[in-house]
Amino acid sequence: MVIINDTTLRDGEQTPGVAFTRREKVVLAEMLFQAGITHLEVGIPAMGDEECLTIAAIRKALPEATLMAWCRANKSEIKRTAELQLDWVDISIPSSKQMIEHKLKSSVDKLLANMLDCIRYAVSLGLQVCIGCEDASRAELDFLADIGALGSLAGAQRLRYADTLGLLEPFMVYKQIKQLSSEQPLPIEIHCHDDLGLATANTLAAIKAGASYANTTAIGLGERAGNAPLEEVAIALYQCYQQDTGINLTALPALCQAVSLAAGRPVAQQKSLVGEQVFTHESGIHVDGLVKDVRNYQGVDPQLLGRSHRLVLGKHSGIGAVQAVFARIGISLDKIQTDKLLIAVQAFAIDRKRNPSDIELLRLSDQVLGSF
Ligand SMILES: CC(=O)SCCNC(=O)CCNC(=O)[C@H](O)C(C)(C)COP(=O)(O)OP(=O)(O)OC[C@H]1O[C@@H](n2cnc3c(N)ncnc32)[C@H](O)[C@@H]1OP(=O)(O)O
Ligand SMILES: O=C(O)CCC(=O)C(=O)O
Repeated sequence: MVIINDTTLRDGEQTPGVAFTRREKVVLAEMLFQAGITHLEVGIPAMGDEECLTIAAIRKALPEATLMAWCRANKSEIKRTAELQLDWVDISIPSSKQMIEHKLKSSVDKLLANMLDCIRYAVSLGLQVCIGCEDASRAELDFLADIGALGSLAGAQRLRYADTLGLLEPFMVYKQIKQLSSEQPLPIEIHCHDDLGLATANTLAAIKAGASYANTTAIGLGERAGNAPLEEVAIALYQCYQQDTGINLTALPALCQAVSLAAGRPVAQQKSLVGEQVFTHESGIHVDGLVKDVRNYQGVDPQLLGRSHRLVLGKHSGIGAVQAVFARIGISLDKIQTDKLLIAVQAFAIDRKRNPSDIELLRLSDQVLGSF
């Protein structure tokens, strides 16, 4: 079973302009945990005292959760993580030539020596270690395998493969993760960014290839285009691969709403699974099909998320939709009445560029058919 290690509270908060308060982070951590997401990356001790107090508050609120902090390959940051009584530290090391030479301005030998030193130190403090291979998608695979093999000997227990810049597509991810799984001993955690809109697909491909942990963020918050959205990965794993992640899927809409509010990032109406409109149907042929048998036009069952289908009337409505929607608000229509109201609701939608509400439908029926 794949374990979701959600990073809404770390990479999610790296969304430009997003700054959760301590209280928001604790409440969101509690909501994530209650939804069954028990592995959480909660912050970056290097950010300072306020971040550490927040991490400590999360630890106190969730003694049962498996909590991770993100650290550079830096002993004082690792020490702080241990003092905060977290379970895991992600020791991040740039793994591409580009970043080793032009960001860290280090040599491979120095990088590896420091990494091993930091891993041993973290283990000596009682931490479990995930090696965060930043920019893994631009690294040599042999080098990543060396990192995994050496890191494992030093006591690391997981290797994070980060597509830091969101460069990959699913077939390449599958190939890379399959090969990396066979060439080094550590379980792999996949961390995908959505720059090409492929983060969920890439996460699934990695899991298919053998990754046993996946990073997500609610509503896909995170650097630039964000990370793989928690709700998409959880539902896709359930629906496409029949994998139970232990997540209570019906808790996801409220969780996403809470994250959206705290982040100040509204969820787009058409955001898959949790957008307000994604189970709303206007087109005549779809509504007719749904009314006859919901399976005609249902890909994802909205009940999975505790949601339901909604039928509305507009420019694209047909006779069946008009009859079904008016029946729902207690008005049964004959053929002539239906034809008249169809013209009226189409004109309303074109004029106002929206669907009429139930009250407006009642008014329209009064205007077109006269009061009952
Ligand atoms: C891909 C990712 O998402 S990685 C996570 C990124 N997240 C963040 O940056 C958010 C939090 N960051 C911060 O609060 C700050 O950047 C801090 C506290 C971590 C560091 O702040 P500062 O000390 O002011 O350093 P600054 O941010 O300017 O530069 C980063 C330094 O870390 C170094 N660094 C970067 N990655 C690593 C690493 N994995 N291991 C060790 N050092 C690293 C850089 O080379 C640079 O060092 P230099 O100044 O000697 O060249
Ligand atoms: O270093 C890591 O653990 C991965 C960091 C990250 O968020 C990324 O590379 O996108």
